[in-house]
Amino acid sequence: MMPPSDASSSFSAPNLYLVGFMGTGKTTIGRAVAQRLKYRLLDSDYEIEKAMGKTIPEIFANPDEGEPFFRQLERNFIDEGHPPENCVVACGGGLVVQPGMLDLLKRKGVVVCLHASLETILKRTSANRNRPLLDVEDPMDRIRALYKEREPVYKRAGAVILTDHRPTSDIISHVMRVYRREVPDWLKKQAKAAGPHGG
Ligand SMILES: Nc1ncnc2c1ncn2[C@@H]1O[C@H](COP(=O)(O)OP(=O)(O)O)[C@@H](O)[C@H]1O
Ligand SMILES: O=C(O)C1=C[C@@H](OP(=O)(O)O)[C@@H](O)[C@H](O)C1
Ligand SMILES: [Mg+2]
Repeated sequence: MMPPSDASSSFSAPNLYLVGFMGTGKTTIGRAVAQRLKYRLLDSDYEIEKAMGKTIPEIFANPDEGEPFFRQLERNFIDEGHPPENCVVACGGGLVVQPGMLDLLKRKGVVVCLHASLETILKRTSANRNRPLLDVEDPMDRIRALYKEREPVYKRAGAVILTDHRPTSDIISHVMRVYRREVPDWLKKQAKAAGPHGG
């Protein structure tokens, strides 16, 4: 008799995708969570900059590239630029907003969304000018507009973790708890999607 199919036996460390608006702490928290889980950290922005040999502001500023090209690079990174397990993926804030991307990330792993108030976002993002979308005369106005546009997607992301006025150690533990809680359900869904004979 065939043993029962159990996708979880071959796939036990699904990726964790951190999504959320700019400045919510995805890169910072992702790095610490990856260390704790002994997973690899992949920051989509860093991976894209490394592959392209230029910075995100340079890509956005290039008239032959710009934001649409950057979004394509993000899509390529998710489609074929990273391993399928044992990774914490800190996503750039706009990555998950692309059509179909949230559902794709949910199929690829556990998705956790970090949240912060607009005031906190402004404070955390004003330390440098490496986010071209906020490198404008009135960044708060831009944050407000972008947030309004993106909020429905972030809200659909699944677990949302608040990061305002919270030490990073607290947020890290919270993300770890949510990830560990969600892995069994994610594995069950995977096994079901793979069908009775596995994937
Ligand atoms: N919980 C937090 N409390 C205070 N500062 C934070 C917190 N999380 C992140 N930061 C700071 O905010 C800035 C943006 O964080 P970052 O991890 O780059 O966010 P994201 O990747 O979501 O844009 C960094 O300077 C980081 O040190
Ligand atoms: O929200 C966005 O559209 C962007 C977020 C940035 O990443 P962080 O969210 O890590 O700042 C980076 O990908 C780029 O500047 C565009
Ligand atoms: Mg980041």
